[in-house]
Amino acid sequence: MSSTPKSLFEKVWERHIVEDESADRPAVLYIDLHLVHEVTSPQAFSELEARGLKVRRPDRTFATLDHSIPTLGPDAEGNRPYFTPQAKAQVETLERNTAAHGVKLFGWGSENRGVVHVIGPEMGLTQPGYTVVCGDSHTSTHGAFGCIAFGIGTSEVGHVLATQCLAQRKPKTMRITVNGELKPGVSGKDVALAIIQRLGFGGGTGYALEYTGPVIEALDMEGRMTVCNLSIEAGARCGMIAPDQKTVEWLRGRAYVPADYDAAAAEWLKLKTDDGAVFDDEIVIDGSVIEPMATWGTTPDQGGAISKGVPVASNENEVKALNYMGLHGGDSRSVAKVDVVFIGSCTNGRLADLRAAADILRGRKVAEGVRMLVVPGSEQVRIDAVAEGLDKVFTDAGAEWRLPGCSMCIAMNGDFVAPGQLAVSTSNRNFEGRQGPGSRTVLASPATAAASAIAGHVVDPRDYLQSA
Ligand SMILES: CC(C)[C@H](C(=O)O)[C@@H](O)C(=O)O
Ligand code: SF4
Repeated sequence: MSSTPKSLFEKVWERHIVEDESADRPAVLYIDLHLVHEVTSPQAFSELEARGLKVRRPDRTFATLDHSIPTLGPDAEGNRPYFTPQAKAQVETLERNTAAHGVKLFGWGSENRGVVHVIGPEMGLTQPGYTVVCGDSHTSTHGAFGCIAFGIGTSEVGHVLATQCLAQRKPKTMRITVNGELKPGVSGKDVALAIIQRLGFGGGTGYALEYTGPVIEALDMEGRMTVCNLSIEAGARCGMIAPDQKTVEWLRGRAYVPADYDAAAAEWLKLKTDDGAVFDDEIVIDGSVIEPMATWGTTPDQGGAISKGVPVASNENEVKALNYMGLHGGDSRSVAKVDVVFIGSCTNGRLADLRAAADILRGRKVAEGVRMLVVPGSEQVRIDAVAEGLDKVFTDAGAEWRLPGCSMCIAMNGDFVAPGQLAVSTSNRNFEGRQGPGSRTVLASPATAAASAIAGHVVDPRDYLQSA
């Protein structure tokens, strides 16, 4: 008696159904982990209070401060340099709401504060087979651990706070297989940008993605998180990767993992797509031809290999994007001057990312006129980086070393790119004005960002590799 082969997504989905989907009603899903930050939670808590409801599972709800917080420390009187009164109010509101509802907040003073998608995995809150939600689109990051993880809106944050459940229609499934072996100097970020370029902006809409194949298996957990993080930039709700021995070893010993770790791990390792499982769509990519990538436009799919230069626009959208970016089709990527380099975010703000950047910067200087900001994704990343002396590598090179937060990825906290300036950023969004009004963003890997900081223009990092 053989049962129908199932995908990883279907297996995790089915385990969490509280009520089945029908023609006129979405499924009701149980949520294992609800992560909360200061920007998308205030109205949800107000709604809860207006209805006299409690947080259903405070033990499954964890909060942090990341988006609106300054990355510069407090002054002599202990005052934090909030960018706006609203930013300060958001922080204070979350402090109040979490205290009132018995929700754990990794706030100021916590050694675990950081960007929400960095700290979940780091503390082992994120575990294989979980459903993970957060009022934040890059929740897809947690899919790297074999979770169904996706962003929700503020009203849904309220639903989950009140019920620990969420009404959801089952998405279609797409398998993305990345075959072959990556060339030296090519990272998870380059793979992600290559996948998005292939899918196109919105090409993943309505799908849950599963990434698989030898290239994905060979990536470290940080690289896998980077790939899953960018799923949303192709329009997909979530992206996931089957847990393997690397996942198990990465999570071992982390604060919130089950006490009987080996028993849990044995269950996690069973979570994989069965042979013969059917997907609504399949894409196969040759990983061995992927080169260091950089975007040239104003959506994350408008990118390409750095060595290929700026493409000639083939439609109105591309003409508009190149104009905004101040780039010209046919030019080498080295023509445009870089003003700012940002290393950080939930895409590339982990220790492995900082190491990759530091390996290139060690003993070198950031080019004259370039401002470089390095922002660890979490307190733990910051502490580990300092212990390894990475902060010193950055500051010796002339970069600024800051406290953890979303920082220049979203520019709502005082860290931003000035109008008209061009930034090479390790984050995930390059929309017009994303890093500040009039700012222009080139998305790339930490190695590319670091090499570009030294060169003063976008370069292929392979020319800058040095053995540490
Ligand atoms: C502020 C938040 C709602 C937003 C998101 O959902 O992604 C932010 O994290 C972003 O990256 O744009
Ligand atoms: S680092 Fe950027 S992408 Fe990630 S959660 Fe913060 S603002 Fe969003």
